[in-house]
Amino acid sequence: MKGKILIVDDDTAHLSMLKTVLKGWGYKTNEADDGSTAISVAQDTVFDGILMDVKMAHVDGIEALQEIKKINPAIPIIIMTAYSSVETAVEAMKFGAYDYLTKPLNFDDLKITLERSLEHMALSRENLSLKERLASENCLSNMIGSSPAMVDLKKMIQTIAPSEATVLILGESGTGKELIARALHSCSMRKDEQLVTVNCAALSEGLLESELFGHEKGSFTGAERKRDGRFMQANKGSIFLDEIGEVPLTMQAKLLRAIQEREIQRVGSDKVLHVDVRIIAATNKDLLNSVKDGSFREDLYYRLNVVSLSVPSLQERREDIPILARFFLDRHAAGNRKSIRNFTPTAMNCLTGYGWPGNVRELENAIERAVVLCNGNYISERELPPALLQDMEDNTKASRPLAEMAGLPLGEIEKEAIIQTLQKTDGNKSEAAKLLNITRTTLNNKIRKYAIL
Ligand SMILES: Nc1ncnc2c1ncn2[C@@H]1O[C@H](COP(=O)(O)OP(=O)(O)OP(=O)(O)O)[C@@H](O)[C@H]1O
Repeated sequence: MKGKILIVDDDTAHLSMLKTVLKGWGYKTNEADDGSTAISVAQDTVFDGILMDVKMAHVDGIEALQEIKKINPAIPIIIMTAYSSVETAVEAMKFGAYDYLTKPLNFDDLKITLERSLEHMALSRENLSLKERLASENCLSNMIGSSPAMVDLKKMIQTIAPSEATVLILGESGTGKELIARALHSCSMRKDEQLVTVNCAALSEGLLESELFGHEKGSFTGAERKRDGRFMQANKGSIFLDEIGEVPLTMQAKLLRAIQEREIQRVGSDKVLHVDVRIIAATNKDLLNSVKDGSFREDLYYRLNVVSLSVPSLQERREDIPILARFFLDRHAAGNRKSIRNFTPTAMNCLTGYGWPGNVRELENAIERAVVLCNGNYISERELPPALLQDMEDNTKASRPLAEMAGLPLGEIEKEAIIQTLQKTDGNKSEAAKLLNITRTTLNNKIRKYAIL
């Protein structure tokens, strides 16, 4: 099927002739014998194009064209007009007709014009979807990472951002949770409104309530005038509740009401205010554990956890270290007006070999420092924080040379890797598991299997 065309003509013989011709060319058709029928059919059915007579008894073609364009501005409408009334055709073009054909119709012209109009429509659609894709890619453009975990995360952000769902972002400190909250907001329908951020850990219990919900004048010492809270400031936009796991229990009930009912009350006021906000929260805590030990309300946890996004630690996506490093090098070199080209291979080895317990934030800080210290064209290991260099030296010292390992059974190599990693972490299994990119349970199983320790 080439496309679905609505034919509008009050001359029934002409209408049925056009229907036969178009069907013969592979089009699907619907018919209307006056302008008002055409408008109501176009309201209910999606067409790829419309072929419309101008002179009709009730609502004429020009009027119908204007109404249909209001319903679907992109639809190509081809006007059919008598040779004697070309001015009408010009008028139709002014109102957005795609083209006009004079009657009696020349079928070759009709065929070509129809095909061209449909191609035009397909191109506009493609253009629109490209624009939409570009816009959503743009809002993710400062989120660097091409590891499978980051690719999945970005896809998930694109999928859930346009919804109104509450999102809970989970991940270690410095993994980019705030960056993700920003991407969620800027890929959403609310992007033109504000994204208001609240760091729930930074405020005392008393201050947090007034910060979130606002206060009335005189409601507490120091409240000299009435003030809107962050929820009200975020009205129509989004609110990002960072470190949600730190909200004290007494505040959690009020927060639950705000999230569940979108209702808030200023401190010192009985008036219930309604807010329209998208909620994004983040934590580096294991909230389920907090639920179990009674420090976090279960109902609030489930309200927040409508969609959750787990952000991998940098250790879990080591392959992203070189591009992140390059990205931060460019950013900070530009900021410091330096023309540093790259890292020396040893410096890059240091970067990729380090554990980055502080995740992307630690990496960015290390590179910013190196940029400031660097006087040449390349950042060397000397400009990197001493911990990285120490780490590399320890590794080199402790390591059994690769040549010695060649030819050993894989199990032996694995055992050696575990022993060396445990030495490096002073026997700390959680840290060793992280470095080895396995879970603590898997590490324990392997320790038992190889009778290590
Ligand atoms: N994928 C990434 N691409 C580029 N920059 C990143 C990425 N992830 C994190 N960053 C940068 O690292 C720094 C820390 O990120 P962010 O503040 O979002 O982390 P966080 O998880 O919210 O940390 P915390 O839990 O401590 O609040 C920021 O400067 C951020 O721009």
